[in-house]
Amino acid sequence: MTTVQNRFYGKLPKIGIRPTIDGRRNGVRESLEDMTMNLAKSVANLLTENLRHYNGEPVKCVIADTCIGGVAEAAQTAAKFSSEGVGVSITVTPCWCYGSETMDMTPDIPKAVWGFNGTERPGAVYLAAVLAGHNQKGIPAFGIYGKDVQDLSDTSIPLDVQEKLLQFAKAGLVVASIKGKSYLSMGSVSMGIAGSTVNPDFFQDYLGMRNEYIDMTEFVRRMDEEIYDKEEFHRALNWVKEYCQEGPDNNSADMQRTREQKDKDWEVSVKMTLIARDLMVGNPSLEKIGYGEEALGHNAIAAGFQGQRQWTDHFPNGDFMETILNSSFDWNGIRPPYIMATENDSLNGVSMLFGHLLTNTAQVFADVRTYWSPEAVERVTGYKPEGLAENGFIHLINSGSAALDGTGEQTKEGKPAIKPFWEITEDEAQKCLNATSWRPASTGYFRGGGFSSDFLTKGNMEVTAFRINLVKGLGPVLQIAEGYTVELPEEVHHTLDQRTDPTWPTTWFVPNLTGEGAFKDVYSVMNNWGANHCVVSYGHIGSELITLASMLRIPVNMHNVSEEQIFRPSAWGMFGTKDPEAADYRACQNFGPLYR
Ligand SMILES: C[C@H](O)[C@@H](O)[C@@H](O)C(=O)CO
Ligand SMILES: [Mn+2]
Repeated sequence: MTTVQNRFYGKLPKIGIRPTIDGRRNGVRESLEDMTMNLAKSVANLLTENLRHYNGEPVKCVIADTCIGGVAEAAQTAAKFSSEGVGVSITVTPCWCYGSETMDMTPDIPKAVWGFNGTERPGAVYLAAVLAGHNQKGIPAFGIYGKDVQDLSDTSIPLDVQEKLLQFAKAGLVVASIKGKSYLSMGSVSMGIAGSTVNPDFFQDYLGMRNEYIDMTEFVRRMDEEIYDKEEFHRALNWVKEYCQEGPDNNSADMQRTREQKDKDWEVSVKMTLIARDLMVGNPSLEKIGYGEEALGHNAIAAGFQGQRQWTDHFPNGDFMETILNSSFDWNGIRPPYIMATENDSLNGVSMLFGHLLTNTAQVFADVRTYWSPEAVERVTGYKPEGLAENGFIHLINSGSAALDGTGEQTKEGKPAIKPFWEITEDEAQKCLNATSWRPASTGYFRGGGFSSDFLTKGNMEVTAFRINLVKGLGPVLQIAEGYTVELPEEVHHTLDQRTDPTWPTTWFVPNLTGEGAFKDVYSVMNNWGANHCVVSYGHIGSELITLASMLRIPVNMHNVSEEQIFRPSAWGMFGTKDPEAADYRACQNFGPLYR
C-alpha cells in the first residue's frame, strides 16, 4: 500500500462509531449488546476498507468502549472521541434507545445515524426519535434507513446503507480535514477577479479555516537569498530538461524571448515551484541551512498565486509552478497533489480542495471560456457536431492550474481517467508528461515570459464541473454540472483552439442535460455559470458535493444530479419536500454557517 507522510500539522481525522442501545438492564440491554457492538464493527470495517486519506492512509475508525445506553456513556464516548481526534460521528443501532440521552451533541462534527431496519426491535423508531431530537436542538444529522427489512441476527450492511454510509463519511472527512488548516494567499487580487478578493469570513465561518497571506516579494527574497534546497533545485531542473518538452513559440518574432532568457525562465519557474510548496507546507531542509522559520510553512492545504499582473509583468508566469504542484507527480516521484489556484481565485481553490479531498485525485482549474453552439461550430469549421457534442460544448482552457493528470492519459478499465496518486503507475505519469508540451508564454499577456502547459484532455471521461460563488447578503453558493469530456475531430479542435490561446491546455466539456432550468441546454449551463472559472474533477461527484455542501450549510444553486442520489441531513425535509432546491436555501439560512 502506498502512503506518504501527512503534510499538515495535527492528526488525520478519524471516524467515531457510536453503538447506541436500550439502557434497561436485566434482560433487554444484555440481549442486544453483541448485536449492537457487531454492527458498529461492521461499519468500521466497511469504512476502513473503502476510504483513504489524501496521503493514501486508510481512514481509521474509533468505536466507543461500550454501547451507549444513556448520557453517562454518551459523555464517556465524547471524551474518547475528542482525545482520539474524531472528526466525523456515526451512530448505529438495531433497537430502541433513549433519543436525546444517547445522541452526540458536538455541533460542528458531521453526524449520521443508521437505524437498522428490523422489526423484532425498533431501530427505526429510535432513528426517527433521535433525528427529531437533532432537528429540535438545531444539530442536523443524516438519517440512514435501509430499504429492506433485515433479520436481527444479520450484521451485514445492505448495499443501499453502505452507499449512504460511504457518501456521508467521505463528505464528513472533508469537513474534518480542512478544519484548522490554512488557505495561503500568495499576492493579492489578480486583475480585479472577485474570487481573489479572499474573504476571511467565508473561510472562518463556513470552512473553519484560517487565512494566511504573503506578498509575492517573498519569492524574490527566497530566490535572491537562495532559501530553497539547492540539491533539490538541480535535481528538479534536470528532470524538467528531460521530461518537460518545450513546445513551439507562438509569439511573433519580435515578441519572442531569447534562448538565454528562456533558459533563465525555466530556472525561475522551477525555483518558484519549490518556494511555493515550501511556503505551503514547510520543508525541514530549510532548517539545515539556517531558516527555521521558513522550514515550518503555513499549514496550507490550499493556496492561490496572484501572478497577473505585477508578478507576470516582470517575472516568468506561475503556470509551471501551478501545474506541477496540482499534478500527482514531479521530480520526487508520484505523490498527492498540492492544491493551488491560478489568479489567487480562492473560491475556485476551495472548490478544488473539495474535489480533491472527496476523490483523492488531482483537479483541473479552468477558465470557462466559450460556448460553442453546433451552428457556430459548423459555420467556422464546416463540421456538424455529433455524439456527445451534438448539442454544442464548452471550451475550458486556462493558463495555469490544470493538473497534468487532466490529459486523461491514466486509465481505469481501459478508459481515460484521473486516479488517486497511489493507483498511478510510472508509465501513466510518463504518458501525461509526453502528452504535454510547454509553450513559451504569450508575451503580450505575460511580459516576464514563462511556460504554459499545452495539452488536450482525452474525450469520454466522466467529469464534474463545479464552483463556489459568493453573493452579498446570501453568502456562498455551489454550482455543479456533471458531464463528459469530448473529443473533436483533430482539425476541428485545431481550428477552434487556434482562435483562443493555443499555448494553453484545452478540455472540451459537455454537461448532462435534463431539459429543465439551467440544464435545459448547453448554452444555459454556460449562461448560468457564476464566474470566469470552474473546477473539473474526474467522475460524477455531484451527489457527494451536495452532501458536503449541506454539512457546511452552502446551498446548491444549480445541479444535474438525479433526485434519488441526493443525501442531506434529515432536517432539510422539514423545510419543504416538493422543491428541494428552495428547501436547501431555507435550511442553510436557518442553521447558518457551521462555525459561526
Ligand atoms: C492572460 C489572461 O489575462 C487570462 O489569464 C485571463 O483570461 C483569465 O484567465 C481570467 O480569468
Ligand atoms: Mn483565469
